[in-house]
Amino acid sequence: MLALGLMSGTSLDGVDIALVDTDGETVASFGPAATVPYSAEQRLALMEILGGKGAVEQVERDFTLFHAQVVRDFLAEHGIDAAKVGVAGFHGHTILHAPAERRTWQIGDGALLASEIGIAVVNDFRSADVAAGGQGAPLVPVYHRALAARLEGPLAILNLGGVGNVTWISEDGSLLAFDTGPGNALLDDWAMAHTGRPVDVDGALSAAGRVRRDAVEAFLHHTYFDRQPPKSVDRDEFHALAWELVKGCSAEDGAATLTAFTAASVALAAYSFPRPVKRWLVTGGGRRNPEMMSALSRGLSAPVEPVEAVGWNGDALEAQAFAFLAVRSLAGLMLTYPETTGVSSPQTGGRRHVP
Ligand SMILES: Nc1ncnc2c1ncn2[C@@H]1O[C@H](COP(=O)(O)OP(=O)(O)OP(=O)(O)O)[C@@H](O)[C@H]1O
Ligand SMILES: CC(=O)N[C@H]1[C@@H]2OC[C@@H](O2)[C@@H](O)[C@@H]1O[C@H](C)C(=O)O
Repeated sequence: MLALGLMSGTSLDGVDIALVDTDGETVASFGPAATVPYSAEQRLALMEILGGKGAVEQVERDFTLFHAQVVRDFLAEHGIDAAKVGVAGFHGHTILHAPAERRTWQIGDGALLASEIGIAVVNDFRSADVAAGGQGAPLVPVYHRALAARLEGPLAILNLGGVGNVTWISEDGSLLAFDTGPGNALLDDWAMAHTGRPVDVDGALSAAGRVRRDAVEAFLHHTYFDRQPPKSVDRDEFHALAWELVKGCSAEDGAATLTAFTAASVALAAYSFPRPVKRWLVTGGGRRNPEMMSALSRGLSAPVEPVEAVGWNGDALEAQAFAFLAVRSLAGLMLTYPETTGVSSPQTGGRRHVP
């Protein structure tokens, strides 16, 4: 089936869209993919409702209509007939994630999107898992496993978006997945405050700074790092501690130290793996930051490469995953497992909306 995936990630950079041909078990082929960036106003509107506060309904409607436009433009640009697309997997945007309280909230009106684009939509991928006692995240591991089927394990696939998450895949395809800690969100917010741009582009700011090693050590005392995986976090979980630790740093030293926080938390994550990996494949925007990639390489004991090394597209991977998960949802296949979200038994998930 031809399936579209739509992802609005925690880094708040925009909507990722991708087309894949899949049966929900394997991927027959990858179609085109794109990222449509948010304007500063859209980013701000989303930031203002993080935590579930403020004008959620209005922002959700605008957000859904923006996704509809993204889909229409994408299909038009690539000459794809909507009637040929079987389903659109619509992640929405996480505005609250508190699995311990059995709450996770992704905004996005599935029924409205389906009627706007004339394609069946699957959304609300995380609720069933959280209701069953799981973390509701990460969800991409089943897609990682499908992609990695022919690669030699054990290997780790690390996604560095706003938050970091890793999928460990053994030689026989068994999984362990969890959020490692911060991805780029701390660095993005620091860069915004000090440079007016929400990204430390190519790690330039970090490259000019010095890492405060004492701060990195203190950062790793956050209680999240004591928890056994599977585990997941909300975007802003580490902000209070991080800001306390880099208080008084120059823009450059702060950026270098925040980059080191992410790399150190990934290195710590490797200690939770059942067996060491042969390689690390990095996806998500963090792989574009050379300072982040060098810090990872220094801290990890296996080679670190972007996923492009094995022919995948690290900008499209999450959107592709939600296309894949939507097809799995329609087919009644499992989306989450005890090893990926800590849920007590494998779970289906997603909610279907017909146009
Ligand atoms: N050239 C670059 N230099 C440095 N950082 C970059 C560059 N390009 C992208 N990034 C980082 O990647 C981030 C976007 O990554 P990505 O799109 O994978 O996140 P996301 O999907 O929104 O998040 P999540 O995976 O947590 O849901 C940006 O916010 C920025 O921090
Ligand atoms: C609750 C939530 O939206 N979590 C995101 C976030 O961004 C990265 C990491 O934290 C991951 O757990 C998840 O996204 C990916 C797509 C996932 O579920 O696999």
